Amino acid sequence: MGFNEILEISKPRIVVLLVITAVTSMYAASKLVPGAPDLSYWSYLHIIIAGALASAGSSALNHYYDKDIDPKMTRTSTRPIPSGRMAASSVLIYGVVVSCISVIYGYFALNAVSAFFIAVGIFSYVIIYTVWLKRRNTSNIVIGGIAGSAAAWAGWAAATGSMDLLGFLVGFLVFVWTPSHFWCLAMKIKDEYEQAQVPMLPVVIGMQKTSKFILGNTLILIPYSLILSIIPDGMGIVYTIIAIASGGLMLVYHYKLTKNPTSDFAWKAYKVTAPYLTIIFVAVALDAAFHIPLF
Ligand code: HEM
Ligand SMILES: CC(C)=CCC/C(C)=C/CC/C(C)=C/COP(=O)(O)OP(=O)(O)O
Repeated sequence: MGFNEILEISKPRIVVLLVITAVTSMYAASKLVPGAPDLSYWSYLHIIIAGALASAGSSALNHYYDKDIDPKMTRTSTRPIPSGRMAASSVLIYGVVVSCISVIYGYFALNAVSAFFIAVGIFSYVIIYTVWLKRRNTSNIVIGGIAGSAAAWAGWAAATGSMDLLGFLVGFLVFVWTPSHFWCLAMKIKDEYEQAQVPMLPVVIGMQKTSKFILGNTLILIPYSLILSIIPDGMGIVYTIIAIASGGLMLVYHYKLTKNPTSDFAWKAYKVTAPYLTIIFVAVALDAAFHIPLF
């Protein structure tokens, strides 16, 4: 067991994007919410530490719980537990300790509301998604997607000590984005989920219908992202232009996927989803910095 294994069970690429959603939400809240205090660099360091630990800890617990099905899928069979590079008990202890530290750290370094959303993220990813829904229900990633919103909500609350409509809607972007993100990947590795008997959407309804669900979800995501522009005291021109442009690009890929519902094209449709979410949350922060009201 070395640093590489610890990094691997922490799912670093997911940590990075989750922390981006938390930091950009925190910054936006500090600029857009009346009365929100100006934040020190320490505040941003605290949300980065708390968010990274929470994401890493919950991802490790996901590795631990999935130690029986990961060996059955090519993509996950070389992971630290299936490959014998880490003992399952070590991963469990790391996951529990780091997850607990993240919530305690968030409580004392940030505030109780932010720590609450960090705990919501861990609970919804580990218990609601990984333990309860993933192997049982095709809506697993839809309901489990709430985990992803928790990081942005934790960031918003870290700046304001509370939650408001705009903050909730910003974080909810991740929930609405998740099906478009994951169902593309699930199309790419459908056979592996079938082999592991995990009822992901394409295993249950096939590739063509799943591609239509992805397009449908993205057609919900784009108008939803623009709700943030039309609510009172919402996002301004900078965010709106970026949201339309980035949403339009992702829509092209997801429309093309319905015409070519193959594993190969599904990979391309999947690879645009993380950049989209990155761009949309950077747009939230840019809009807060250079706010030009839409109305
Ligand atoms: C229930 C919700 C989600 C599911 C089921 C899911 C599933 C996955 C899976 C299976 C992968 C491939 C990982 C690998 O093979 O290494 C992946 C990649 C990724 N996920 Fe998600 N994900 C979810 C939510 C999120 C959230 C909330 C974020 C961040 C806000 C996120 C960010 C990423 C990133 C950055 C990658 C790597 C993308 C790339 O390589 O281009 N995911 N996701
Ligand atoms: C605030 C906070 C801690 C939020 C946590 C949010 C979080 C870590 C979401 C990640 C969701 C995700 C990548 C699920 C994939 O699990 P999987 O089991 O489907 O993926 P796998 O098959 O690659 O293991």
